[in-house]
Amino acid sequence: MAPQLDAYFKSVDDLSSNFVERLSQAVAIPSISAEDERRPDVVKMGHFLKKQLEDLGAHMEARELGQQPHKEHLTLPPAIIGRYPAKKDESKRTVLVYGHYDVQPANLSDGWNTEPFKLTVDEQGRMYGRGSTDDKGPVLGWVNAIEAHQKAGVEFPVNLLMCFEGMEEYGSEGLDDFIIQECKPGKFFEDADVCCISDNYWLGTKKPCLTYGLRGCSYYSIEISGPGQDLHSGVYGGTAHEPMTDLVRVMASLVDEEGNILIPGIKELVAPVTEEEKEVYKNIDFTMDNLYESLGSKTGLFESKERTLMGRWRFPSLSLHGVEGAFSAPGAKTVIPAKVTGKFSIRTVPNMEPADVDELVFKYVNDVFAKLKTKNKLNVSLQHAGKWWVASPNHPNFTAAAKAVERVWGVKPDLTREGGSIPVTLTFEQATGKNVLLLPMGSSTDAAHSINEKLDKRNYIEGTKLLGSYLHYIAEEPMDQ
Ligand SMILES: NCC(=O)N[C@@H](Cc1c[nH]cn1)C(=O)O
Ligand SMILES: [Zn+2]
Ligand SMILES: [Zn+2]
Repeated sequence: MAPQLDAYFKSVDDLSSNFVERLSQAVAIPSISAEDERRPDVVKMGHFLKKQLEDLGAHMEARELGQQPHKEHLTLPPAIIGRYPAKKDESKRTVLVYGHYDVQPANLSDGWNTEPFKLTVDEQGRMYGRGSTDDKGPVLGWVNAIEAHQKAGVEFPVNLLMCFEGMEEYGSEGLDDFIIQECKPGKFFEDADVCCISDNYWLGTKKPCLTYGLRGCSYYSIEISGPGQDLHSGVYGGTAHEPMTDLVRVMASLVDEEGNILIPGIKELVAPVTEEEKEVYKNIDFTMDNLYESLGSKTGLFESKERTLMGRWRFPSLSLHGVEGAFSAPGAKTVIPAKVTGKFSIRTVPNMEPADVDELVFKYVNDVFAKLKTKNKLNVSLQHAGKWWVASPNHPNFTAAAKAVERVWGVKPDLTREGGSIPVTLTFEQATGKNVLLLPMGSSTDAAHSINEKLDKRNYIEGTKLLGSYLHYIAEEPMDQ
């Protein structure tokens, strides 16, 4: 395998400026799944990806997923699925890869130093742009790997099945049923031997990792309304129950300043931490400085790395995200908003069942609201939920990936869990019955979901080598599981 990989690596290096250009074209399409008016751009991005792969000879299909639940006027962006080589080679293993081509919202006015939808590369090779690390860079890594094999004249080692979606940042609407259907006998994904997802990050900036766990995410809205329209606070302040005042109290009652979730019963749903498990956190290559570097400040909740890692991977957390309908522009408008909707989410961990979490949340929010004795109206609802996932890293899928990491980066990877959520991971595991590996490309300082999101050029290029060499190692790894 060594000479083939050397030729492949040289090809990746030779094509590196084409790969940056490919990422630049992708970042220029503002495929924001959460903004209704950007839906045509999400669809455009899906077709861009399809065309890139068709140009390399892959068989590609854009599968419609129907209308968006709760927003039936919107058509969901298609699942872009494909197979490379176009005709299955029965003598080779089949690897199913997943990624997403939608991105989080971004505006220059949010505080970006550069235009978010223009890939801007600085002198250190940091490539800034929305979606660069989450998840356009990793998705294009698979495309690049195909191209580099072709240009190097190196035989592609596996059958690659691809599934790319355009709604991941909005709860993967419509995808679960699609995956379940397509994993059935005779369908597109039926013959997957293993699955691989590149959509998370290293713990720090130096050491690669392989990831075997994710937290789930249950996302809620609290709508409070009262007056028939927005009001003048000079005329009506002191005369009416104000929705914003009620909402602030309800939201403040959800979590304390130490990160403790204040909803009774939530803690009891969490699997107890074992003594054996505590050892795992000690051996992870992670420091508090890694945290401070990625936070951009020293505002961590805990002093120790072990407790910090557990806070991210092992325990639930509750975050307050924003308030729709509240006055948020600069200036000093003296308005009483008539209807406000607070948004928060709970990252869930084993053994929290989403339905149990919902029940506790709804009861608590209703109880807190009742105690306010306000005449306003409350409506608390779940926007979307995805379950946590924890798998065994003792599988040939992980062994092959570890060999690829050592070959490309010259170090053994850490085995990590992740605080974020990729709900379809569990769906792929259950629907295929196969092992799922998370193989990250970007690092802890990439600022996914934040301002100034970036992917280091080194991670993109070496990451492309990693994805390609993982396919070579998985092709050869003994596997009877
Ligand atoms: N790179 C994975 C990621 O960012 N996932 C999102 C998924 C999500 C959950 N609810 C809305 N989006 C995450 O926030 O973890
Ligand atoms: Zn992502
Ligand atoms: Zn994301």
